Formats: sequence, structure tokens, C-alpha cells
Amino acid sequence: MQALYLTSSLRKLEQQYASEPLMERAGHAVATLARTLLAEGHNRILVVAGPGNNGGDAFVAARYLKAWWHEVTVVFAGQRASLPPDAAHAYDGWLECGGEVLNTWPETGAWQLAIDGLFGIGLQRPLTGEMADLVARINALSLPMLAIDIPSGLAADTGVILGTAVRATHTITFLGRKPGLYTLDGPDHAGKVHVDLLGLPPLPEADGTLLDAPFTLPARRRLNSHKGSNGSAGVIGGAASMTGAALLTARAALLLGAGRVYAGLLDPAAPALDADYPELMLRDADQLPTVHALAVGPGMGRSPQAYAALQQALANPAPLVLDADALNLLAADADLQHRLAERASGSVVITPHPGEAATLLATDTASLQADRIASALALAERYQAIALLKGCGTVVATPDGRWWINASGNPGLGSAGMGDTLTGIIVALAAQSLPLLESTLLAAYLHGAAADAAVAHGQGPVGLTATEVMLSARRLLNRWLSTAHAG
Ligand SMILES: NC(=O)C1=CN([C@@H]2O[C@H](COP(=O)(O)OP(=O)(O)OC[C@H]3O[C@@H](n4cnc5c(N)ncnc54)[C@H](OP(=O)(O)O)[C@@H]3O)[C@@H](O)[C@H]2O)[C@@H](O)CC1
Ligand SMILES: Nc1ncnc2c1ncn2[C@@H]1O[C@H](COP(=O)(O)OP(=O)(O)O)[C@@H](O)[C@H]1O
Ligand SMILES: [K+]
Repeated sequence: MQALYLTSSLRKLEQQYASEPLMERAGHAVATLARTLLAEGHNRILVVAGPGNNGGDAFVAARYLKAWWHEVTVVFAGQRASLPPDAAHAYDGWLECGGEVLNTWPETGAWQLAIDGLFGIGLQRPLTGEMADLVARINALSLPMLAIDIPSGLAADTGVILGTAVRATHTITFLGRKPGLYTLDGPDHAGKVHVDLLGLPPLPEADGTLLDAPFTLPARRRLNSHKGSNGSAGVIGGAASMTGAALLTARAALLLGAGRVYAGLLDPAAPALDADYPELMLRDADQLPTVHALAVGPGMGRSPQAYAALQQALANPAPLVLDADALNLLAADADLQHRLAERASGSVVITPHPGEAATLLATDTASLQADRIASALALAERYQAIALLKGCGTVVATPDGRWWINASGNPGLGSAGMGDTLTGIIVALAAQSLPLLESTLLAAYLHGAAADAAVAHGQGPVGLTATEVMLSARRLLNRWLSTAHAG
């Protein structure tokens, strides 16, 4: 797990250490990494420098690379007179070592690496006109591309593209990881992220946390354990023509270790048996026994029966996962919201995708996605529940203001049934007595990591199925458990 920092915190750190030669160190770090990205025998580097301190870093990097005998072309999108002081100093340093500055894009240049120092964390408004053209030219180069601090055009706090953005193969980011590198459009633009602290100690308090490892696991199973000690999970959903969703959740709960799994199906014509998984106990939605953790929503629809089932579930003290139509019903009904508010804080997790989340916050999807961290925090606050906002870089937030971004997963997860699977993993872990927040965080990471492992085995991203993801998740969880409990 890695710390994530918002721009406001990084700015404070910069001010605190204003007397340190941070730009010099930044440029040196860029040059050092750039060298390693050049293929054997390659030497020609394009550096694009912008009008602020990100451009200053670029000039310092250019100077080092030239000193190390590389052929460096610098394109500068700014005016010397308008540069901030450190960047102006870096510009002068580049000229003093014999470097040249081009103010227009050169006709030809057989570069072998490009360095993007156009904009960093100071970007405030969308790139347009000449700046946007420059980004288009950079992106048209089919080269390894190293972005300085953050790909130019990407908003550091949100991962939103401001107009247009550089697509880098590598990003070297300073002082701390920015959340925008890991959510929404960040991962498509950042490539591999490298961090350099510029010689400073890390900030004592992170703003958020990156989920990039299985940081917590269910307890080791005693040899003398039985299905009763592994917890029972319940799933309510599966209205007519959507029973598959509830069965997927139930199967995931079974495969991820719940001792008993009951599925309460709303479709009166639902089968009495899941033929592939006869281990599952299928019941009518209102006939579930007491369970240790309950998931409500997959394939549930919004019928009066679905409403009643949700109302009943909210009165159940077991840890609760609300997904899919349970969220749409909740968003539309004050009584359900009241019942949710009456529950112990932290005993419910809501798992909306951006469309459901927008409904829950009475906004539109674009506004919701414009700041996924703020949206997840708003959901957690508004519903006094753990909120898991799905999508590339899933964000988890708690009512007390903590947040996490999940680093695992891939576009193979973009097919029906993947959300149902996630819900099943959460409820399985919660049934096995892992606290609900830990269950949610581990499930988010495991679900994505399972998809990554499946892709590594050639099962995706195209055509990856939810069933493959849950089988992969079972393998991974067992591997993590055996490593953690070895010896
Ligand atoms: N400070 C430090 O200690 C350290 C900082 N470091 C480095 O500095 C970076 C931050 O530098 P920064 O704050 O100067 O901002 P930066 O990202 O270069 O951009 C600002 C410039 O862009 C301009 N501009 C903005 N939007 C625009 C648009 N749409 N279209 C056109 N222009 C636009 C804006 O103009 P203005 O808005 O003022 O008109 C201003 O000129 C940081 O990411 C890291 O790389 C490291 O060296 C470590 C130590
Ligand atoms: N590009 C992606 N990168 C990472 N995770 C993704 C991506 N696309 C989808 N996912 C994940 O897949 C799941 C899809 O859930 P959801 O939209 O509810 O679908 P479903 O219709 O299967 O219920 C979520 O956990 C989401 O975060
Ligand atoms: K940049």
C-alpha cells in the first residue's frame, strides 16, 4: 500500500523545503531515468518544456543528458521572461552549457525518446490552441515517452483530462504519488509510475492510500474448523430474467470461502438448483435463514417485492453489501434511507458504478466522474456507509473521510457480471469475519488482481468472463493465504 497526496499537500511540502534545490534534483532524477529508457545504441532525445516549473525540470534534465553525451533537442512552449525564477535559472543553465531552444516544432527529428515537461501540477484550465496542438504532436510520436511529474494535461487530483493529455509510457512523479495517476483517465496516460522524493522525507500523513497489495487477509483456518466456522453468506436478488446476476454473486461467495451460501431469488419461477453449483442453497427471497453477511441487489429489479426485500434486509444487523438495483431503490426512497441511517455506522457498504452513484447523489455521471474521490467521500457521508465507487481506479471511501484507490484490474472487467462477482467476494470475506471495511478493500484489490492474473494467462482482456475472474480470485486468495501463513 502506498501513500497518495493531493496537490494542496504537495504544495505545502514544496514551500516547507523552498530552500532546497528541488528542481535540480528533479531534473537529475528525470535524466537518470531517461537514460535507462533508451534502447542500446539510442541517443537522440526530444525534450518539450512548458511555461512553468515543470518546464524548469525539463531544462535541468536536458542539461544533464547533454552532459552525458546525448543529442538533445529542446522545444520550449513559453517565454523566458515569463518563467518562474527557478525555471528561468534552469533555462539559462541549458543555454550556458551550449544547448539550443526551439520555439517551434522542428521539421524532422529522428528521436528515440521523448520527455514531456509541458505542464505538471500547476495546470488549472483545459489545454487549447497551440498547447493542445503540441500535445497532439507529442502523442503522434511513436516513442517511449517519459512524463515529468504527471502527463501534461492530466489533472493531478482527479485523473481528469483537461482538454487533451500526453500519453506517456513512463511517469516520474515527485514528492509523492498523485491520485490522478491511478483513477479515471490517469492509468491510460501515465504508463509505469516511478516516484522520486527529491531527497525529502515523505509527508507524515497521506491524504489517501493506493491499494496495490493484499494488505489484509481472513484469519488462518484452524485445522479443527467446519462449515459453521467459515460463516454463512446470503444473497438477495435475481428477479425474472436476471437470476444469473444473483447466482454469480452466490457462486463468488462460495468460491471465496463462505462456509454456506444461500441465495434468495425474487423470480417465482427461479430454478430450485444451480446445476453447476448444487452447493448453493436456493430459496425464495423472503425465506433466507440468519446469515453472517448479506448482499442485496444483483439482478433484483425494482418491483414491490424487491422493495420489501430491501426493507427487510436493512433491518438485519448482519454486515450488508448493497449493489445494483438495491442502490436505485435506495436513491429513490426516503424510508429506505431512514432505515439505512438507523443502522450502525460502517455496517453497510454501497458498491455503485458511476451511473448508480450519480443517481445516489442526484447528479449526472459527468459531474460525478469529474472528481471521483470527492464523489466517493460524498456518498460515504450522505449514506453513512462505506462507499465503493467502481470503474478504472475504483475509489473506496468511509464516512470519517478516509479514501483508497484500487490499483489492480484491467478493461477485461468491462463485461456483465463483473460487479456481481465483486459483491460476492465482499460478502464472502465479511461472512468469514473479516471486518466490512477490510473485506471491501481486499475484495476490490483481489477482484482486479484476479482479472490481471487471468489476462496474464491469455483469458482476456477480450472475452474475460465473470466466472473466470472468480475462479482466478479463488486461486489468488489461496496463494496469498498460504504465503502469509507459511511457517
Ligand atoms: N515548486 C517546487 O518547489 C517544485 C516544482 N516542481 C515542478 O514544478 C511543477 C509545478 O510547476 P508550476 O506550479 O509552475 O506549474 P506547471 O505545471 O509548470 O504549469 C504552470 C504554468 O502553466 C501555465 N498554464 C497552466 N494552464 C495552462 C493552459 N491551459 N494553457 C497554457 N498555459 C497554462 C501557467 O500559466 P498561468 O496559469 O500562470 O497563466 C504556468 O505558467 C511540478 O509539477 C514539478 O514538475 C519540481 O521541480 C519540484 C519542486
Ligand atoms: N477498465 C476497468 N479497469 C478496472 N476495473 C474495471 C474496469 N471496468 C470495469 N471494472 C470493474 O468491473 C466491475 C464492473 O461492475 P458493474 O459495472 O457493476 O458491472 P456488472 O454489470 O457486472 O454488475 C467493477 O468492479 C469495476 O470497477
Ligand atoms: K509533464
